[in-house]
Amino acid sequence: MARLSRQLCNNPALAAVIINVMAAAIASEECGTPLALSPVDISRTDSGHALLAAFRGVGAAALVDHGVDVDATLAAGRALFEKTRAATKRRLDAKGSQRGFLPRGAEAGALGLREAKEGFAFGATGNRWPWRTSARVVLETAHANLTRAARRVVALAVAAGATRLEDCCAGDATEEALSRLFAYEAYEEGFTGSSPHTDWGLLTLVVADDVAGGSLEFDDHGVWRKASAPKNALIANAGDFMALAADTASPFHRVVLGPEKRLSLVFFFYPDSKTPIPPATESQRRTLSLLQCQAESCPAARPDTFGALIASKWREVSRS
Ligand SMILES: O=C(O)CCC(=O)C(=O)O
Ligand SMILES: [Fe+2]
Repeated sequence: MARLSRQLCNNPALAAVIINVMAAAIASEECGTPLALSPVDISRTDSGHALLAAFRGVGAAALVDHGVDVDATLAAGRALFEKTRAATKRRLDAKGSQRGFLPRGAEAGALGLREAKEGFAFGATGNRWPWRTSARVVLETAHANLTRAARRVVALAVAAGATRLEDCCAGDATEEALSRLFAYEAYEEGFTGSSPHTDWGLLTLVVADDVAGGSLEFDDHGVWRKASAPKNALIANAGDFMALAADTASPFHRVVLGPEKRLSLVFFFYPDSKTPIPPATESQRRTLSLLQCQAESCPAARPDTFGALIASKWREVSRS
């Protein structure tokens, strides 16, 4: 260090270059400090206010005591991708539906970005499991427990004052809830993990092997910061519908590719499909992915119920 200081003293031009490079790096989006999400224990009946505060602040929280077996779920997810043969994955291709395998490159949230991951989508019914997989029971149990956790979060938010969510989910919300497993590849030039976006639904719960600080990043006023949560927590994002119905944020986020492969199970909880899209402010119209066109062009008239709108959103992000 002393030797370096002496060299820099003798070479002020070099010192100036180093200072400028460091200032640029600090100002650049790569240098944000991690964003520690507030831990919220959803087994407590008084946690609604903390949840709503987190959703109205950064738009996300770290759920603890949530009833999901994180390690077993991730191990089953890994086994599903590793033990299923390529031919079986092709046979069970989701082909634009939300049941089955999503091949690498099948979708991208932003035009011009390529996402290096494969996926598998499933829900409460209509699933297309590769026969003979023992991962199935573990994953179906995870989906049921995630549905329970999401309903608990909504009930806590309603009790804390988000009363417009009261009637969101008494119809087909449980059947519409969607789990998507993602196997992200390690970093490769020219690819990303998940394009920057906001989530369309009411609530997203992320189970991942790196929630303590990894590849999921939130946009904090123009700076990308790695989300961090206690190990085994679920990362809960308020989605666009929650932003519209309960005045929360809906965080702009992305997944970058890291030095290691990554596995996540991303659970989407939606309102009942017949729920009308609530009115949006000008700023929500500009920022929420649900209200943006994510394809080269979209019809001017957009569906006005949630189920019909996201059916058209899936077509917008399909790239195959
Ligand atoms: O894999 C993840 O951690 C999150 C992916 C994501 O943001 C999404 O699928 O909406
Ligand atoms: Fe997302």
